[in-house]
Amino acid sequence: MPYLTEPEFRHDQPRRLGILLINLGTPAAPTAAAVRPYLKQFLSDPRVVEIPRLAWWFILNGIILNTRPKQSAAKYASIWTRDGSPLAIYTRQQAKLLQGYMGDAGQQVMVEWAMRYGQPSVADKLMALKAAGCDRVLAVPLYPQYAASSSGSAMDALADAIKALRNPPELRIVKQFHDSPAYIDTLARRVQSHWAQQGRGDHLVMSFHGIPRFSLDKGDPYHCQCHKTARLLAEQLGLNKDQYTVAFQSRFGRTEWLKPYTSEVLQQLGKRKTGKLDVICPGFVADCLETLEEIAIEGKETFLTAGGGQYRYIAALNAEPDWIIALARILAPHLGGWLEHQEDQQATTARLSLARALGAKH
Ligand SMILES: C=CC1=C(C)c2cc3[nH]c(cc4nc(cc5[nH]c(cc1n2)c(C)c5CCC(=O)O)C(CCC(=O)O)=C4C)c(C)c3C=C
Ligand SMILES: [Fe+2]
Ligand SMILES: [Fe+2]
Repeated sequence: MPYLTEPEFRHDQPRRLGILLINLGTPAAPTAAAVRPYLKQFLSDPRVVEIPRLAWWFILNGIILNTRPKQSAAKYASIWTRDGSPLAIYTRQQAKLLQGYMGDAGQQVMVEWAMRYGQPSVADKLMALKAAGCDRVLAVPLYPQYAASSSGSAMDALADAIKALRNPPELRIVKQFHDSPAYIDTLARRVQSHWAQQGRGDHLVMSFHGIPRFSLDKGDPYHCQCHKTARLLAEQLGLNKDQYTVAFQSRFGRTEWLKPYTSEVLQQLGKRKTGKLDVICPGFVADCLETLEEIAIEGKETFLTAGGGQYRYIAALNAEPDWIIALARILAPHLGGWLEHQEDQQATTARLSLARALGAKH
């Protein structure tokens, strides 16, 4: 592989620490023309679709890319905002707020964001961090639960970006935070404040993005991690097993995916005449197509049509300040030893304020 022309670390430049938030990616516009290349890149990733390459090439290019872009674009259009795709907006805001939260230490730390598919790419942002003098980078795939198809694929993108550099920064990756107390606390506070405003619901559905069932059989920890997040959240909320249901959404293709399927659970709860139903998606830290369209819009219709009472989707953590503080607490343990690099006086002050910021309690 040819080496890219890369900016070199300069002696007159302060050494900084980079934090790179990575999310999945989203099309540039809610049109079939923009959705097509996005889906092509996404669905060509062997981490995402694990069937023999040649057969898949024909299915993808012959069928899927001729039908799905138009259908998906219509769904994207229903959630698109004046500022663009919600997933990109929230991810950008999260990076900006985390940078702001660093305060004085911000001069030593640079927070950036990237997308696994589409723009801005992981390779471009890793290069930007290097150009800014970051000789250490902590990468954070923004998926609480590790799945090979999401976090594993973000790791691939980082590895590819490193592969193209002659002198890359040191790299650490936050693999998962599904059971981090900071994460669980923030989710629990979100449900409690929803209850405080709208009254306690009769049942809580925790809906996670699905993956093919065979991934679980092959050892993917995702399913177990989703159940652990759900159990910890339920414990924190004081819910017993009859008061909540874990379900999996966004099934793709004809193979079996993790069960129970969210749509079937919502239908059953509707048929059972559930009064107030709360729905949360603890596998997404930012609202996106899968939460806003599939859960908040389609899910509501499924539940109400089946006979349910009130349907209340609880928004993702998005760019709320308490989530940004929780994120800093999640990252802090991964920086061990790294802040010691800086030797001059100014850097020491920065290190102290960074440590204080990262260790802050809310
Ligand atoms: C939460 C983590 C995610 C996992 C695990 C995941 C696995 C996975 N996804 C697909 C197929 C699609 N997913 C799509 C959208 C989408 N997926 C995630 C997250 C995970 N996916 C997010 C955050 C989003 C939303 C993106 C946005 O722009 O808002 C889509 C695209 C939309 C569509 O056409 O339906 C597809 C396709 C597979 C096959 C898979 C695991 C094998
Ligand atoms: Fe997905
Ligand atoms: Fe979906």
